[in-house]
Amino acid sequence: MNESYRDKPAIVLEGVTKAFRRNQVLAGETFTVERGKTFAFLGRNGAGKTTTIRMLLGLLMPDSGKMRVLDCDPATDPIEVRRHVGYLAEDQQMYGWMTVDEILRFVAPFYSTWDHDLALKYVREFDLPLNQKIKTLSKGQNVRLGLVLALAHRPELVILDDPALGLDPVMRRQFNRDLISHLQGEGRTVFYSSHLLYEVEPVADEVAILHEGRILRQADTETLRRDVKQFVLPTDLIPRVRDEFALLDSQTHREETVVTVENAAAVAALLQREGLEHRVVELNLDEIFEAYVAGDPKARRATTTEEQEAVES
Ligand SMILES: Nc1ncnc2c1ncn2[C@@H]1O[C@H](COP(=O)(O)OP(=O)(O)OP(=O)(O)O)[C@@H](O)[C@H]1O
Repeated sequence: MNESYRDKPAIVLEGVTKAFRRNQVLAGETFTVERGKTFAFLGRNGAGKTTTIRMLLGLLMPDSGKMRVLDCDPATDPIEVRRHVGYLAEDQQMYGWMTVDEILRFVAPFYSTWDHDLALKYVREFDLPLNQKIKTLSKGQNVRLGLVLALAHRPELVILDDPALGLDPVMRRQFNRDLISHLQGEGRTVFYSSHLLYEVEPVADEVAILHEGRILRQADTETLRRDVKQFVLPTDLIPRVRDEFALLDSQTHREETVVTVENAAAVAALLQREGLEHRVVELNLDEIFEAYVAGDPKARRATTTEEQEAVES
């Protein structure tokens, strides 16, 4: 791997498509992960997160589009990519009959950069019993062991595929704390896939939302909070201002309509300028995620038409 990759983003995807028979899973997926950032990759179940990760690791070929991982093409250079990437799969299966110590020694020779002292340090910090068989570990211990295996070769990039799936809320928070203390500040890039925004929020520098094969939005969490808000307006005002909304959702409840927009500052300025009656509702990150992925755009358009008809009649 050429050293020049250090000046480049850790991951670049441009217009990636992938279909399984007639199921078009990715339809022009485009995003960039800058080096040293923790990037939350969000999507509902079945959105195509694991499919994307398998392509990043060179385990699956895209139908079209461009991919660079640490400035390598994973489709043509998968071994080089995997050498520099730590990967924790969702529901990782490991050899249950091995002890923790045995699996560390088994995995070590695959990586020239394996740091056994670092592995043992993580084992101590994560409270893992070295001489216990993997099949007797709890789910939480299993995930933490997976993290040790993903980190002990000091990878440039760590890819986590829904790692906290199946853990209880306390264990999930513990896992995130472990992640923060061991990865952030070391300048590593973390690609953290999840379907729970609140779970990744404390660790994420940036969030990307995958829906219907495309990235709907990539932004830092502060920007998302600032841009995406709800406004409650008298329904009969909607036709006057509708064209100014970057609309994510709209719900009419008789005289009142609740709109969720992604240009909150502009909408607030407009409503104030025109002196129009309204209320602003701040959204938490889960509500913001839901606004992007829960509503069907066609349904949203239909709702708007219904509003129009209601207003015009
Ligand atoms: N090898 C495959 N053959 C056929 N279809 C597949 C294959 N792999 C994935 N799919 C389909 O692609 C879609 C996306 O699956 P994927 O596992 O990437 O989603 P995901 O976002 O990771 O979901 P989850 O959060 O549930 O893990 C699903 O409809 C799935 O059935």
